[in-house]
Amino acid sequence: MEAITNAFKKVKEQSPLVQSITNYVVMNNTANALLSLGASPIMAHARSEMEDMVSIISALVVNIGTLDEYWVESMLAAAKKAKSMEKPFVLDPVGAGATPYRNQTLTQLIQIGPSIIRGNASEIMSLASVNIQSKGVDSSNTSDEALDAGKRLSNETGAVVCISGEVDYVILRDKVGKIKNGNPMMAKVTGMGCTASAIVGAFAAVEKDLFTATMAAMAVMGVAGDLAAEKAEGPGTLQLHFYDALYQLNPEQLAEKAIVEFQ
Ligand SMILES: Nc1ncnc2c1ncn2[C@@H]1O[C@H](COP(=O)(O)OP(=O)(O)OP(=O)(O)O)[C@@H](O)[C@H]1O
Ligand SMILES: Cc1ncsc1CCO
Ligand SMILES: [Mg+2]
Repeated sequence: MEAITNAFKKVKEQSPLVQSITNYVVMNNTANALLSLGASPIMAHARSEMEDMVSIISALVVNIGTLDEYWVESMLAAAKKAKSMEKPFVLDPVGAGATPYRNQTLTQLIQIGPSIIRGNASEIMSLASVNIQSKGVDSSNTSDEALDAGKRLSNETGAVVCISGEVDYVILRDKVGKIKNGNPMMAKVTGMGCTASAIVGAFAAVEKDLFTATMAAMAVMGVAGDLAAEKAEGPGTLQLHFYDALYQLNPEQLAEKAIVEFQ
């Protein structure tokens, strides 16, 4: 828990610049969440500026939610540059398994070597080649069902794998952490998962131990979700209260409220 709160303090102190190549649906939510956390967002996807942009950021988050051929070129270029500069590269495999184009793109991105992969259970199962019935961007599986797939994916890629859902799992090879915070209403706000991936990027920017960084990011997400749900009347106000909770959260409150276990 001390490692988690230390990582949280470092995000606040350093305010890392996080680049997201993300989808049209969530750009605004994601940028606001990073600001509320105390990090600094930049959304950028022009092919001509990818190498220059990656040179000045502290972490890259690639989210394939509304991918197209032009964007994919930029995603691949940015990911390669981040790897060459040893900067954290977080992959959010939105809609993995929904179409062959998404799967081909994800294969290319995974070959470059993401540092962290954060997805919902169905997405992680699809990446680990479990034959699932994909329902687009929403999960049709539980995190528990995806745990073995997550371990396999981490072993195959060397990446930290995070499976989000009712329970969040963070996996690095055989090491498994579990976060039990959060509220079911979070799945009724579009892009909460994309926000989680961006926050993972902010933590990876300041914390070299990427397992700890991912645990801390998901604990912050979950605790902010819990606090927001206490005040919300539905998904609309949940989203607003979520930003406020992120903004107001302090390390002591995080330590008190986070429900973290190791398997
Ligand atoms: N039933 C639940 N109980 C508690 N927390 C939840 C629940 N469902 C989702 N969450 C939390 O919501 C956040 C987003 O996770 P989710 O698995 O819904 O992502 P996602 O499916 O990728 O979302 P999106 O594609 O809309 O961005 C995580 O922090 C997760 O812990
Ligand atoms: C709804 C939706 N469609 C493509 S990306 C996205 C945001 C949640 O993943
Ligand atoms: Mg998602």
